[in-house]
Amino acid sequence: MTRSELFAQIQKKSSFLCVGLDPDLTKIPRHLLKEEDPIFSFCKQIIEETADFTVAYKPNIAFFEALGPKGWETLAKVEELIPNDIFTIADAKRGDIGNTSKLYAKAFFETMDFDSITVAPYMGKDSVSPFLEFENKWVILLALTSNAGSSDFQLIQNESGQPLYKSVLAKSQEWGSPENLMYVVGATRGELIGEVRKSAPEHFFLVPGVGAQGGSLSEVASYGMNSSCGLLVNSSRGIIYASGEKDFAKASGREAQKLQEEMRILLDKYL
Ligand SMILES: O=c1ccn([C@@H]2O[C@H](COP(=O)(O)O)[C@@H](O)[C@H]2O)c(=O)[nH]1
Repeated sequence: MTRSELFAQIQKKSSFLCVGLDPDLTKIPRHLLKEEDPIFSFCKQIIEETADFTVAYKPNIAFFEALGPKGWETLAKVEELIPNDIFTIADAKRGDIGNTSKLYAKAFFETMDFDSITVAPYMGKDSVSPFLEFENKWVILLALTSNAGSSDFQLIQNESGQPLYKSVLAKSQEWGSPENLMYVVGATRGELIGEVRKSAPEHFFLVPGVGAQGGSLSEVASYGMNSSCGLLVNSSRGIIYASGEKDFAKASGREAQKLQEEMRILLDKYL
């Protein structure tokens, strides 16, 4: 999916929501455990009830690969089920020496058909570039993450006082463009989201951390929105575990709709 196609979907649905698919066998409703593939049934029903309100789905690969070979089959089935006009993100946080990254990219962009993959920047250009060589596919580079430990490295300043996350933003813009490179920026980082926006004015940000991690959607929009929206705001647990009962899918749809309605107001305000 291209950047202009993504923006067109955002405008059509008045939404910049990304629904995170983090399906955990210990958390999904009990009645699903009787099914042949409980995780698939869970994701399928969540997708059916949330698709009208979201422009992206982000399966977190850990929740599938923890189940072994069957988990990979389930992931492929879930990816195929997602409507073509909805952006797909493999949240895999990959990155290795060049020939290995090339095969990670092949796995997620060719063997499976994800639009994008999250990548760690730590190993530098030759670890990221292989992902950028695929047409109409995206790298979503970890920049300023939502977790407490993000301060351990990402905020360390160099001799000029520039924090590491800003060095990542500056250097990586030499490798990719706003047409194939996005950044992960945590919703929990408050006004630092504005600092990231100053360093990357055109790029889309994938913003996890609203809902269960307590980030504020209105704060994210006020610091992060640009003239093409430039935001995909993710909520995983807040949507998919809105109810642990038989009504779980309907409840997830209601939570997604609530966020979409807030997003409509924010798009009207800032675009
Ligand atoms: O900085 C980051 C990067 C990735 N994540 C992932 O996003 C979701 C958030 O889930 P919630 O349940 O909405 O908190 C999850 O898959 C994380 O691995 C992140 O939280 N922060």
